[in-house]
Amino acid sequence: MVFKFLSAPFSRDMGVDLGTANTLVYIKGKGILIREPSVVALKKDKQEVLAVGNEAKRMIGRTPGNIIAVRPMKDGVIADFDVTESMLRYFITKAHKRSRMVRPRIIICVPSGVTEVEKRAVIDAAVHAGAREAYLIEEPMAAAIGAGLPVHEPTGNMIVDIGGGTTEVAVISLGGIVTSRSIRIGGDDMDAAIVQYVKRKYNLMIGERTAEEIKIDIGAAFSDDPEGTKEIRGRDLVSGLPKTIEINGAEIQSALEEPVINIIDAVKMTLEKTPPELASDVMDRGIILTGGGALLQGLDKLLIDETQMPVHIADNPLDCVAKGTGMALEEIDSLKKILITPKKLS
Ligand SMILES: Nc1ncnc2c1ncn2[C@@H]1O[C@H](COP(=O)(O)OP(=O)(O)OP(=O)(O)O)[C@@H](O)[C@H]1O
Repeated sequence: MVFKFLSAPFSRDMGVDLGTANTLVYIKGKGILIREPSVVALKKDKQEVLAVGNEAKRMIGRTPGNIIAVRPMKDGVIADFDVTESMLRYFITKAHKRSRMVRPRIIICVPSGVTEVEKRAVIDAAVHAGAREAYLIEEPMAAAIGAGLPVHEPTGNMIVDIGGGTTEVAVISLGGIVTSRSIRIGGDDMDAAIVQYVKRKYNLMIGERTAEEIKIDIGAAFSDDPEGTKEIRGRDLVSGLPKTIEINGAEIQSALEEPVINIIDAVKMTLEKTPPELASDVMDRGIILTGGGALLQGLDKLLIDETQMPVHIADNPLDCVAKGTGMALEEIDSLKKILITPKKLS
């Protein structure tokens, strides 16, 4: 008689950049297979998930009364546990071609400033969503690995990862974070600053998607001659009716001043705390920018001016964290020192 052993279908280990704005999934041996907004559309009463990712993002600000579009991550951490779990389950299933029987090992990145409770919440969400084992990696470390920095060498590497909800600044040497600063300010705060500016100056209410488009199209952190104008549509707060106005680059530059200054200050404070030998390495090698916020026009030039250090934007800055998480995944056994395991959490 021949016995057949039933086993779960082949599960590939996954690295997940569970971001405030976007979630990227790296599958071992294949690379980044999923890049979707961290958005979930739900039925308001039944809490039934209707759509996740790209499809759900299209619904933001456009849902009828009984549907809500939620961003379950805020400031780099879980704001809504159940919705994050549903979102992770969707991405795990999607990455495994919709097979629900998979139980992969997962590495997820978290901002370096999060609490033990917040770290535990991410591990729990991954396990509830179907992970066999879940590990965490600190976001600046993943960003540095993904940007190709020699993190294991005895030399100072400075990374500034500007995401949607957080900005992580870290100096890394010999496989560890020597000094770091994590602030809960990122691209979302830039969008919010634009919403506020347009409301104050023009009495016009615009949505966060419109604000993000303005930032990407004509926003700048620094420019001697900000150019570009953009027509935007919103709701006139006086008449209550839709209205179109034209806005220019100089206005958006001034609207973005506060979040941009906060980011620059975080970099300066980290440099001040950096041991001199490592600071001198950073001076030689430059500060490396990753994350979507690195693409804000003129931010690199402003940082050069303010720190007097060379500054470089990494290749594909939006992918660095996911790529670094994936590279850690390929060497999961040798990198256990860098990874945060459930046992390491108190
Ligand atoms: N060209 C651009 N100019 C300015 N900002 C941009 C540009 N492209 C993307 N962004 C911004 O980058 C942010 C998303 O970056 P990223 O995907 O690295 O963040 P995240 O990983 O989701 O967030 P976090 O790391 O905070 O959890 C968004 O705020 C987006 O508006």
